[in-house]
Amino acid sequence: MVVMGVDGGFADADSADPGFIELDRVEKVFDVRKRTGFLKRERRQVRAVDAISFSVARGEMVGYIGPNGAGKSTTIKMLTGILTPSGGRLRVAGIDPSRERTRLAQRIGVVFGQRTTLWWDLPLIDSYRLMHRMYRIPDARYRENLDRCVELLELADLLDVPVRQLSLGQRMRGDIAAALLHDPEVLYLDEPTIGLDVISKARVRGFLRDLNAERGTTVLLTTHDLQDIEQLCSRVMVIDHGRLMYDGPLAGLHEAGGGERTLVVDLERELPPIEVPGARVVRVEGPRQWLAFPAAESAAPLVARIADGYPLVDLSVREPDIEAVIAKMYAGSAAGAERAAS
Ligand SMILES: Nc1ncnc2c1ncn2[C@@H]1O[C@H](COP(=O)(O)OP(=O)(O)OP(=O)(O)O)[C@@H](O)[C@H]1O
Repeated sequence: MVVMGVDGGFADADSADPGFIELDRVEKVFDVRKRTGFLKRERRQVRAVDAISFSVARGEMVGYIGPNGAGKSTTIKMLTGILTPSGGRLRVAGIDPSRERTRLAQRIGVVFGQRTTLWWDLPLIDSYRLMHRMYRIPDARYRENLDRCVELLELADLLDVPVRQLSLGQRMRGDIAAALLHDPEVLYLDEPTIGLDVISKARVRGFLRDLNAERGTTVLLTTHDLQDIEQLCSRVMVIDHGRLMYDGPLAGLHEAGGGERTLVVDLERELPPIEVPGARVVRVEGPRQWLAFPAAESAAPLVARIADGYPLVDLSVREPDIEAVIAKMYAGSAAGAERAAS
């Protein structure tokens, strides 16, 4: 398995509860039948999740990212017990999700950004009342959680509005509250900010950050919006073609993706491109020059060399654009998969 991981794919070894979510070589293979002609069907297997192992400690907030069709939703569905793995071992809070789905449901919350768990034609508060009964939430706990969510997610004016009349951002806040009424220890979020405007995104992110900090809720976040990850998660896992490509801090992605950083140098005057070992000039504009150097290397020796030989006025270091790094990583893995297939 290609894991460009930083810490071997396992979370915080010092934590008291390192394996709150634990996957050991988990696989999911789908049998797909495709019509290939009149009365002719071809059977094919899709390996949506391919021997994935990782461990999430209680209270961690982890991003789970990858391109379309990478296997993210399939993983989440196995973690909730909706799908049964084809192989490997999976536990959430010590529970095998597909065997004890109902027991696990009491301990997890799920938000799918593209679908709602709320009753479309009913006022928002009625969905919550139904969940109160369905999850058999003790009255005092329900009231406390509802009050807290209504306050922090600013739902007070929306409780009597039918769900179908809510805007996307309002509905998303309503869905997040619904997932939290029974006090879950784990929250799976699948695209929680999709389609939201900047203000709604900030509100949802702020709420999730506080929830994690104050209640210690473990959060697994799937998103295509890298700002969600940058603002919320100290750890990120990248999946592609069902395989775990990276597991570690967000900052480490730069190195794993083979990225480069940029040194922006202001000289006293316009000069020919700087010649210095370990970096190359990629752009020149008047007295300003941009030099690319490997992301994994320190900028200090490079700066010293430039300061030695050139009339330096100012400089700054720019991190690689995380989206570009990830795009490069996906492209690399797609090329690898094509080579393996040929
Ligand atoms: N029920 C199913 N039957 C057959 N194939 C499936 C099924 N569910 C998913 N797949 C296939 O498994 C692979 C992984 O899909 P999955 O939905 O997990 O990806 P994803 O990373 O969540 O993608 P997206 O970002 O587009 O939601 C895809 O090739 C998909 O077509």
